[in-house]
Amino acid sequence: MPAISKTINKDLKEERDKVKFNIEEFTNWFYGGSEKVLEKRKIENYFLSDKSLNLETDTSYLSYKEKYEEAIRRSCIVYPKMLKLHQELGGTEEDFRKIMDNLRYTMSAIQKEGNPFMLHFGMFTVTIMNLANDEQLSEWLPKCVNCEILGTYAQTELGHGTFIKKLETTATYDPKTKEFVLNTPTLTAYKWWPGNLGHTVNHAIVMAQLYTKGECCGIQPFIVQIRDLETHKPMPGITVGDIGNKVGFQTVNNGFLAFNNVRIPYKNMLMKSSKLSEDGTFIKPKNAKQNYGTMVFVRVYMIMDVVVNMSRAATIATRYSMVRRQSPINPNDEVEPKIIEHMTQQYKIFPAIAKVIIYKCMADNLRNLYQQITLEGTKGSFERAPELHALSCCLKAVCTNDAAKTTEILRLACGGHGFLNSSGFADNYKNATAAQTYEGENTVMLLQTARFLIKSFTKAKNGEKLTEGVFYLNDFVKRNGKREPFDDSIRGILRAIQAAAAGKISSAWKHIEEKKKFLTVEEATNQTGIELIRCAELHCYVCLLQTGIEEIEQIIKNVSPALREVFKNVLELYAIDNVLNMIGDILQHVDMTNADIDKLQKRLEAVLTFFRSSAIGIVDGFDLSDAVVSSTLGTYDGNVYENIFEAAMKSPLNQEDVNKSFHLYLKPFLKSNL
Ligand SMILES: CC/C=C\C/C=C\C/C=C\C/C=C\C/C=C\C/C=C\CCC(=O)SCCNC(=O)CCNC(=O)[C@H](O)C(C)(C)COP(=O)(O)OP(=O)(O)OC[C@H]1O[C@@H](n2cnc3c(N)ncnc32)[C@H](O)[C@@H]1OP(=O)(O)O
Ligand SMILES: Cc1cc2nc3c(=O)[nH]c(=O)nc-3n(C[C@H](O)[C@H](O)[C@H](O)COP(=O)(O)OP(=O)(O)OC[C@H]3O[C@@H](n4cnc5c(N)ncnc54)[C@H](O)[C@@H]3O)c2cc1C
Repeated sequence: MPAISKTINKDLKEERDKVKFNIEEFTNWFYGGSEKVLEKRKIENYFLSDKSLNLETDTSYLSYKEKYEEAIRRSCIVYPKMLKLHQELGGTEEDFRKIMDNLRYTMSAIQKEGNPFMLHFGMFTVTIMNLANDEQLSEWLPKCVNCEILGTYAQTELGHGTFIKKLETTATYDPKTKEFVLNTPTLTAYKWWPGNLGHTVNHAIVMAQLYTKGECCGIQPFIVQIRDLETHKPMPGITVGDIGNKVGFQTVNNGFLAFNNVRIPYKNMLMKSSKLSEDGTFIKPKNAKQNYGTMVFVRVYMIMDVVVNMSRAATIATRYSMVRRQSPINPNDEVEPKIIEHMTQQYKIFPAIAKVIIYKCMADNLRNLYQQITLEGTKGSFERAPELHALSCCLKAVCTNDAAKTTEILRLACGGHGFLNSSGFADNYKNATAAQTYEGENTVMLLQTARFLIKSFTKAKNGEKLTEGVFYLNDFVKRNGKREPFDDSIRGILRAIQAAAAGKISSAWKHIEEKKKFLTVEEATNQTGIELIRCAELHCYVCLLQTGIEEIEQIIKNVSPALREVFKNVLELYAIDNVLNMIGDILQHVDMTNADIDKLQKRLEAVLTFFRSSAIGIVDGFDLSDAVVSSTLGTYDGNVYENIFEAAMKSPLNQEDVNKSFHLYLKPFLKSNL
């Protein structure tokens, strides 16, 4: 075995010495101030320093069952610590959020293949907070917050996930006993997919069709106990289990659930939104979409998860590319260059770094918007709910699609070693790709946004008032569809993308109108689906760039000159990479010449060169500990080859010289060929 030295790799040190800005200043911005950075480090250390977590164990070699058991063991260390910390911090909702925000990073070190308790706070508790009336809140919230019970969110069924109006589970009100009777009438009505459901939780929010007085009143949320609190056996009438191996998320324990005349008390239907009187009279809510609130919440928070996911992948690829040397650029060069010297390598990695920063700006903004609009809802005003729904849908889709695509690009940037499980890309990719489907399949999400855009365009044409995020449609209508001249300033690039988005929305609108002459509006919309998806994506790019510009204009007023340059270049790279990637859409609606495109290409090359000396500072500034990065290729010290070697030594096959399969199969086979 070679001697393994663990000093900082000299190539990486050299890169760090070239960084011109203060990395800690960047970190302070990234986490919202120096106090928050200290708090983050303290919280992370509080969890990760716990030796009983055994984070050194490479869980990827465990069996499916062992992985689950280890994940539960770890969660049963993390959650009591979390509850203790929550009390120590002050026990408020804000303190809870603080811990959750930091755990988002920390958990990627502890539960690489998914958290078997994630649905408890992420959806079960959130649904109770959003949809329980005061009495129900005081009964259930303390039990949730103290983890006296564990719950999940059981909505999707074997036959339906997207079109929730057609879910088949029934909850029939029996006014004589003041109970609901839950049933699973068909195989396709089995709840299928809910996380943590298989063998972990003992309660679930069950979304079921409410029947009362012989009528169906649509999907409503019910709290159902599914396992005995003492024995953990399924409650009478309940069938529950694990749905089996998946592409990823192996330790999330996604499950199935069926009901056979399961009776639950009247008080277990969550009644903040829809209500049922004890005699069985249904009272419709002011806003029928309130019951979908938990999904909106999760979609909003998922953008933060994308930031965590992409910052990990970008950190790994950047550090590796500054340590790995290969392929001289001039054939006679004696020393091989760091692979980051190859321009195409910079193009794989640096736009990903810029995106982390822009998505972070967007995630923070979206969360603020969610809080404002939720507050308005509690006061009975739902005017801005469609705007939030439309924005969260397209961002969920575009950002999770991009996280999956970017992780794959960054894995490829690490060549053969990127394909090692120990590189960390596989877990990143599997988590990113799961997010493309859960919480609303991405095509479906884009079509929801497109629906809002088409309605907004009709309003713009009729001179009606628009919501702020789509004001750019007014400009397009005022221009009467005339092509926008191209201006290559950053705001000019934004106007070009707005023109492309508005132009695409206008075409889709026109095509729906044409098709409506022969088809129903729904059929016409379906036939225009491909264009509609692009409308939603382009609109999302508008929102991201606009937010990036507005945020960075503010940031640069408050940071040192060196960091100001970094942010300006982040915006330059993000904007130029974006516009070059959608040149086809731009050319349809903007007067852009070949010379303009050549100029943009040159600016792309120039800004990549700027990034060459800043990239390591930025990824170090993401402040991800080695445990969170969890990669042989991405450790802070850059000792890539030593890490790869050590990880290989952990392979179970390397624990013995000769494996028994030699005696059982190989030897007889070889002998038979003599
Ligand atoms: C104490 C705790 C405090 C803090 C906790 C802190 C941190 C927690 C951290 C983070 C959470 C992060 C992670 C959570 C953990 C786990 C997540 C893991 C797994 C995910 C689980 C799931 O997947 S759950 C299941 C999700 N399912 C879906 O998403 C289904 C997708 N389908 C739909 O959403 C809808 O059916 C639909 C939108 C596709 C269609 O719905 P419907 O048929 O009813 O609508 P129509 O098409 O007829 O449209 C009618 C109009 O309503 C509008 N609409 C639709 N939805 C909404 C909405 N949500 N809000 C507002 N408006 C909506 C629609 O646009 C139509 O409008 P029109 O005006 O055009 O008619
Ligand atoms: C890892 C993971 C975790 C999950 N966790 C949970 C959970 O905790 N709780 C829970 O209740 N559910 C959960 N789910 C289920 C998840 O929310 C659904 O699978 C998801 O919403 C997609 O629905 P579907 O499976 O019905 O897909 P489908 O709708 O069947 O999608 C199949 C295809 O049909 C297309 N399609 C469907 N409808 C339309 C349309 N209107 N227009 C155009 N194309 C359409 C889609 O684009 C897709 O290409 C989870 C799923 C996964 C993968």
